[in-house]
Amino acid sequence: MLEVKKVYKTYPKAGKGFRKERLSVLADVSFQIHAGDWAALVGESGSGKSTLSRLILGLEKADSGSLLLEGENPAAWRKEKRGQMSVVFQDYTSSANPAFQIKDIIMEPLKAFSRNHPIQETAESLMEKVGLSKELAERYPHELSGGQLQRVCIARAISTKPKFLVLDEAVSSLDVSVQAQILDLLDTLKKEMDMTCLFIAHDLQTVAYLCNQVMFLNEGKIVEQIETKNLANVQSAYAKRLLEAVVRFRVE
Ligand SMILES: Nc1ncnc2c1ncn2[C@@H]1O[C@H](COP(=O)(O)OP(=O)(O)OP(=O)(O)O)[C@@H](O)[C@H]1O
Repeated sequence: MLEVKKVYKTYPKAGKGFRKERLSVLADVSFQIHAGDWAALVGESGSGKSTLSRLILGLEKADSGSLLLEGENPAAWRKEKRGQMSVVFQDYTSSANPAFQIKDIIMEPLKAFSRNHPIQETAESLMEKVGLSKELAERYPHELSGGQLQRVCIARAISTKPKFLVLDEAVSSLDVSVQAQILDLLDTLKKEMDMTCLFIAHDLQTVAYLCNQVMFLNEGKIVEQIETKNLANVQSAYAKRLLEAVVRFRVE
């Protein structure tokens, strides 16, 4: 489904000067995600996760290397297969237009793509799918809790029945108990819908629950890629450190 090969990405370093230096953010990043996989990309803040997700979403270009979605560059793939890729971001507040009612936020992508696809789903059926009461349909974003609003963003993301879903720190800013509820919802959707997913997070614990493989990104490099069932056998010092943090947390 997704093949990332030898990707490098730099940004100009801040500051003045004639010969501006560049900051290396991704260096020689390669991995594959197969159709049906739920793959986790785990790394600390600043490791390059969001940069990589922008490249995968086709919002930015790599300096070198290739990113292919079903053999095509991501921007072309998205254009051709409108609605087949969806993303849920960490910041649910700015992801939802404050002037729109919840039902309109959820239906935004379907309306945008309705020239090609007749609309069969309704806001209410999507709300039901993500565990939201239909009484919230005519409310505005500021009238919902963080967990409810992230459910709205998930309903919007799945409305077009995407083939490829990117969850970019999608539960990171929620309370732990709400995180657990959203992970349960994603688990249900995973079983019901035929989707490939890239779940980006800084926290191994949240993604390991849902994903069948984990990639560890450290300082712009994938230091290890392993099936979740083999997590106990990670080899790299970085992955061991993240894993130990989870194990310690469970024991304490
Ligand atoms: N547009 C940009 N211009 C310059 N530098 C950038 C740009 N985007 C990201 N960076 C830098 O690239 C590095 C990686 O940032 P990125 O946001 O990809 O990391 P991250 O792993 O997603 O971190 P976080 O979890 O904190 O969001 C950081 O040092 C950041 O300052």
